[in-house]
Formats: sequence, structure tokens, C-alpha cells
Amino acid sequence: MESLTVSAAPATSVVIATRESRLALWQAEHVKALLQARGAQVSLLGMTTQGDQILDRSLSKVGGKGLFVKELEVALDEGRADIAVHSLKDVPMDLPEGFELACVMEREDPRDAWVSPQYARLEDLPQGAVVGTSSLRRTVLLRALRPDLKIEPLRGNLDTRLRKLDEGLYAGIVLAAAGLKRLELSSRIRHIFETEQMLPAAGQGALGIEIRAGREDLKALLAPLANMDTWLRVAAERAVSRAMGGSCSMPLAAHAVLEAGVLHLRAAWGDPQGAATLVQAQAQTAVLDLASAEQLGVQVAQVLRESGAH
Ligand SMILES: NCc1[nH]cc(CCC(=O)O)c1CC(=O)O
Repeated sequence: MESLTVSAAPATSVVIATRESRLALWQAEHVKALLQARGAQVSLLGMTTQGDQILDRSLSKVGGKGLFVKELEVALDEGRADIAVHSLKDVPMDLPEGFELACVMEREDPRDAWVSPQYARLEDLPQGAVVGTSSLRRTVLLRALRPDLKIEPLRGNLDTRLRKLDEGLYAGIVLAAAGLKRLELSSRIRHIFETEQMLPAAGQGALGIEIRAGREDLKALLAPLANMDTWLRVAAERAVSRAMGGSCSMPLAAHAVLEAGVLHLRAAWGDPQGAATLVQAQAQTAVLDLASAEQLGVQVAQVLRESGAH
């Protein structure tokens, strides 16, 4: 198993750049508490990103999920902050030159949740019911399960999405279980989809900490926060996305589990304009390090492409 080589003395004071949604603040506070417990002085620098501001269009049309991390990276670059805490799902496959992922932390529930005031499960929806999601992945997975449903766009942070549901615009919506659990909104969950039914997005439920490349003092401080099992799983998942073209705005799902040293990876792709059927692939390998996890991802992506994903 890969270990983190650390050569500098750990940083003692840290500024965390964070978006200001409730979930982003929860995540930043979570890391703050962990670092404070290790004796560091920690403060938060809150900021609004383009991803938070653009609510009327699908992110895949205006530049993708990178919009959630760009401003935070500028703050790191200018030295106004030291680290940025991200939902890994929102982090582009390749970080810009000069930045790196210092660690991947323990994963929350990676699955998707069904949220609906009226219908306990997706199966209970009447023909043609309206389901809210702006995720291409959720759209193609929902369509494969229920081709009759009408999928309508739904953007905004978790509270905004729940409010739009409560306003009656949708029969139900699909959200990441992780965000709902972190914000103590689990009571809104009617049903959690098994991963076989609704394959999660690469990195869903995992947090990653981004730093400017070469900040060895920060790496030394953050090393104990890393969870190697999660890191191996998301390395494989993210490698599928990268090998499929790197864009996060793709109708692509990738999910890995680690059992007795064997990494099992599944991926699915759907054509939002084409048939409701999914292209699926899976593979497993005894995993030794991040490089072999990524190799598994590349292999699965190749099978997807050979089966018609593009
Ligand atoms: N796309 C937005 C987003 N980014 C991260 C999460 C929370 C779950 C996670 O940490 O992966 C969510 C909400 C959602 O997809 O419902």
C-alpha cells in the first residue's frame, strides 16, 4: 500500500478556502475540527464560486464542475488560503498545473437517495411523473429504470433543491445520500438506491483536500487525515472518467468497492439523446497502489468504449 512520504515539519496554522453553501461549510468545519484536534490553528475563508451563481443553466453547458473549484484555487494561488476542501465528485479529473490533491478522506455513503413527499420509492411513481435532476448521470440511469418518467432540470445547493421539491415542482428528486446525511437531513430520504440500481458518480461521498503543489508542510499536517481505502476506490473511479475524456459533465457512473485487497470497479454510460439502455463494464484486480487502481479504471473505460460509450 502506498504511503505518504513526508519531509517537512507540519504546518501549524491553516486557512481553509470554502464555498458558502451549508454543505461546503459543513465539510470545511469538519476538516477544521480534525486539524484543530492535531494542534493546528485553523480559520475559514468563505467565497462564492461561479458554480454557485449560475443556477439557470446546466453546468455541463457552461464549463462543468470546475466552476466550483476555480475561485478557491485562485485563493490558494494568491496565498490567501492554504487548503481547499472539496466534494471529490465536483473536482475535475486533472487539477490545473501547480495544484495537487494532498489527501482523500474517509467516505460517507456513496449512494444516491430518493427524496419525495408522496412516493416512498421510484417504483411507486405514476406513469410520466416528473423527477428533478440536472445530472446527466442520474438522467440516463433513471431513464434506464423508468423510460416513461419526465426528467426536469433541478439546480442549486441542497436546501434550494429540497425547497423546489417542497414547492411541488417535482414528484421526487434524486440527491446524494452523503450530503443529506452530513446536513442531518436523513429524515428526507425515502429510499437509498442500491449501487447496482443507481450506480454512483466517481468520487461521490468522498472529500478531497487540494493544496498548491509542493507545500510539504501542509502534506505533513494532512497525511493523517487520508483514508487509503477510499483513495484507492476513488482513484479507480476517477480514472474511468479521465480515460473517457476527462470531462465531469458526462453521463457516466463509476463505483468501486474494496474487499479483502481486491478492488471491484463498475462503470456505466448512457446516451442522453439516444436509447434508454446503458453501456456497462466491470473488472477487478488485487490492488497494490494508486497506480494499479488507476490502471483498473483505464481498463474499464476501454471496455465501455468498445461497447459503444463515447
Ligand atoms: N453535484 C453537487 C454535489 N456535490 C457533492 C454533493 C454531495 C455528495 C458528495 O459529497 O459526493 C452534491 C449534491 C448531490 O449530488 O446531491
